[in-house]
Amino acid sequence: MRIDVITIFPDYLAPLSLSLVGKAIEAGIVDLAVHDLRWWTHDRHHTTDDTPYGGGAGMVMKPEPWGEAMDAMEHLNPAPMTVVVPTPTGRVLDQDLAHELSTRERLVFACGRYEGIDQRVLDHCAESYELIEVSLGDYVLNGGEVAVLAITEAMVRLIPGVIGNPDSLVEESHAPGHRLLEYPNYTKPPVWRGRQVPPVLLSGNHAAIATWRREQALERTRQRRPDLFQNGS
Ligand SMILES: NC(=O)c1ccno1
Repeated sequence: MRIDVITIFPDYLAPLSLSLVGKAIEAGIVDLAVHDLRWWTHDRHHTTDDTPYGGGAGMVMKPEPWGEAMDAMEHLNPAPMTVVVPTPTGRVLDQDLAHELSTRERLVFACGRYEGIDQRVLDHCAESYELIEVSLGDYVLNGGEVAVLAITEAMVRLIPGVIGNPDSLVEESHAPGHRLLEYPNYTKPPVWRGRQVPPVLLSGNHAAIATWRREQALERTRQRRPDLFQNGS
């Protein structure tokens, strides 16, 4: 998978070179490039925003730099582009969307700032490429960079070959066909500050362990996320 990120704060994306995503890059599973939107400005101040038509507080990102940046992305790599725009007005990220994104050949993340990107840029991207607007949830960030970190980690880990043991993807919270929150996990020591590991987990009885884990997942989901439970989990 090829990932391009366009932002006015390239340093924000430095964590993508660490840990899981960093290992996927080292393994050649992911090819990542971060671009500074200001490379496509032509004034001495490298202006990327202006006041909103119709008035109102804040500034809007100008369409010209974005248009030139998207043109450059097209010429940079022949793979069909899926443009992902993190925005509070987008489709809320869930495991299904993470899976969808993990199947794409190339993602181009457009990180908005201020009040967002001129709508004509989004309209252009929707007509010229695949456009997916994504929200992390019902709250507002100052820009798309943090969302790109979260979206990238959520979907790169689903790409075959990235996670060492793919079985660990099967029973985790929100896994396809699972739709339940994961059961509680324990490791050594068997007693810690007077708290014992549930004896069933030390029993070696795999059927009983599986039953206990299913019951824990059901109860945890019922208590914490009844909305998931009602969706036929
Ligand atoms: N809620 C979000 O994902 C978001 C993205 C940019 N600002 O807020």
